[in-house]
Amino acid sequence: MNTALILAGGLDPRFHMDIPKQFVNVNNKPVIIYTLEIFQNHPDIDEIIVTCLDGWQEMVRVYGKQFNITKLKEIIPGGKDAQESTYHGLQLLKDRMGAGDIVVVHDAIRPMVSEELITDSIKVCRKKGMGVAATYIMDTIMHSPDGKEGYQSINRYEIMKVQTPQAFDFAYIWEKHNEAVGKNCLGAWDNSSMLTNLGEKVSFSAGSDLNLKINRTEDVEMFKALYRMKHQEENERKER
Ligand SMILES: C[C@](O)(CO)[C@H](O)COP(=O)(O)O
Repeated sequence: MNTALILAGGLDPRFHMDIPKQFVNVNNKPVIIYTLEIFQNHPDIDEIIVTCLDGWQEMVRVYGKQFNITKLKEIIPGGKDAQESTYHGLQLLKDRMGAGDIVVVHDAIRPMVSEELITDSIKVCRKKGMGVAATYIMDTIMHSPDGKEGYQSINRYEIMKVQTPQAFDFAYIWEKHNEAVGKNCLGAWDNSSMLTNLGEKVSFSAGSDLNLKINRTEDVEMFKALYRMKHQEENERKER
């Protein structure tokens, strides 16, 4: 069984619109639905669980129905951060999933994720127990605690940009979440960070710069442009 766990529990202070970023409408469809459609259409995904911001569950349910997200099985409350939201999802799944089952964690605000990235994270997970999407960095990276002055350039050839999807063997990630709770190692902003906080190594799968994360208001415009480009290419391919 492969379950997609979509994290939609966050309220981001960097996003200056009156609607949380995961629920913003683009062409009469909320961002989260674009993301859910990709998992709905993926042949290796059996079901979808959403961890959701308080007060928005009904909206996800209604739009899920309208856009025929038939794999959407549960909408549950999110937590304070990605670690806690994931834990809520794993608690729901613990009685029916175990070793060999895969949970694919993904941010609701990454609506440009491709079928290929999901496939690769599952493939690497089957081999190594986890497949965490990551990609290389092309820019210069500097250490700067205040964002005003930089004082150390970091070797970008030793750094990876981590994204979602992040696929994990269920038994492994359930054990690690419980270990983190036992050690009071809480508050990680994603599962890969929780694992490295516990001293674990993270296995990477394919990532992409097109796998946009909507954080700032201008990222919505970027999403519109990328989405238009993707569909234009698909239509051109169909016409050939
Ligand atoms: C999980 C993640 O997408 C990896 O890059 C990222 O940490 C999510 O960050 P956000 O600030 O919760 O959007």
